Amino acid sequence: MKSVDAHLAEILATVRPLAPLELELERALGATLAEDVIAPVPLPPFDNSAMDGYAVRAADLAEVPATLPVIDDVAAGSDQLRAVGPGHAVRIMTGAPVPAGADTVVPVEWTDGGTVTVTIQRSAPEGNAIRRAGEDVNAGEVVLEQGTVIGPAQLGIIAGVGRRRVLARPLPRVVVLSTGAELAEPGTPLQPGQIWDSNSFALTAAVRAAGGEGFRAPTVGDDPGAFIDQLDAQLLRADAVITSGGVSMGAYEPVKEALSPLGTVRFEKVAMQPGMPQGFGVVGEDQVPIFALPGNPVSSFVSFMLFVRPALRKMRGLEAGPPRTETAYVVGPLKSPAGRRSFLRGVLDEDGTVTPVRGQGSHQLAALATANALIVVPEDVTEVPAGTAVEVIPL
Ligand SMILES: Nc1nc2c(c(=O)[nH]1)N[C@H]1C(S)=C(S)[C@@H](COP(=O)(O)OP(=O)(O)OC[C@H]3O[C@@H](n4cnc5c(N)ncnc54)[C@H](O)[C@@H]3O)O[C@H]1N2
Ligand code: MOO
Repeated sequence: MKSVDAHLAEILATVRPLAPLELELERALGATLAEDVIAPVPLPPFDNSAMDGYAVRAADLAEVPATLPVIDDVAAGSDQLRAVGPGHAVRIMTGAPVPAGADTVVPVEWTDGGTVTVTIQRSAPEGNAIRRAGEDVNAGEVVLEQGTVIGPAQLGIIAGVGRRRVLARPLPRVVVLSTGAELAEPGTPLQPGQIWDSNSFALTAAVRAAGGEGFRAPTVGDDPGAFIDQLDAQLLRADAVITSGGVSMGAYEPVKEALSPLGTVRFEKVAMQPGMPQGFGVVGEDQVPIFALPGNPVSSFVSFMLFVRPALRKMRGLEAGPPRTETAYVVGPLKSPAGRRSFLRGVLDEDGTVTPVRGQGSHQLAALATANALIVVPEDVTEVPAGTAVEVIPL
């Protein structure tokens, strides 16, 4: 059987980072910067007031209370500014440019709020409540380096330096396609022999959680022709495809039957539990990577975490490798099949212990939904006594 590590290595050697595009800001959340973003001007661009109040000369407040004539009113956005001469005050709002001559701002709370004259009760040191040009960023400074994932704050500063578009690797578009004649759409009644399709929802959500754009394609039955037709239709919008089901040894395995003859997708047994039957390769003119995951719900989910998530990181232009693990002490003994790496579902606690959930079958989705970690048991270990230190993958 192929090892987990060899399978991941093959996948990572096949998938490529997506080409960078000029993305509109509205489409850039979650994308990976492919350029350094530079501030063309200082930020703030000009000295401005940090408070609503009065711009004055500090020297005029040597003795307080002081009453000064208010010679102008400056709102944020004002551009016609009168200079503040000795003994003068200008009413000023937060964000408005500080007029020439003024060297301090007195908050309105320290005054009588007058508009013709103002009486100021407290003196203010030079520079009070003034935000200097360039205090955040200097002109020419790099505000974000390439390789940064664009989150809300990063998007904010890209807009804040005046950019409308940015060169970035987009979110991989991943189509998720469930197969199985037994699948019913959630929200519709179950007929005899049917189950509700859960994998396509879980996997589409997993794509989104991993920084991709997930699209759930209409489910197909057990007919390889119908599967290929649906796949062809979906390839137009896919940087990668995930299928679930139809890859093992049965009589009706549409994914395997349809893709094997292409010669570009390999179906193998990987030495793991769950998730042993795996298909991976490329399809279509554009050689779109396809992950043919096993249908059991826990198996497809675990396969996603081990193989698809790292592949999506690589497509996003990020460092990619096996899932990060941490050490925990297992509560209760574990069993694992010889020669296969087990990924048991567990609850990782803050006290550094991990408790296996009840229900370790690869169909036991409800049990998976209570877990927050996968407990890794190496291939050569079949029994783990309670209290042993184990590696876990936080979910
Ligand atoms: N003779 C053998 N039988 C099986 C083997 C084997 O080696 N020899 N491997 C077993 C293992 S391990 C797995 S995992 C499964 C993988 O089977 P398939 O990928 O072909 O998946 P299906 O047969 O279509 O479905 C398996 C199971 O999962 C349920 N399922 C499928 N799709 C969904 C979905 N979208 N939502 C919810 N549940 C789904 C399906 O009803 C089946 O119960 O094969 C074993 N058999
Ligand atoms: O390997 Mo299968 O994934 O046990 O259920």
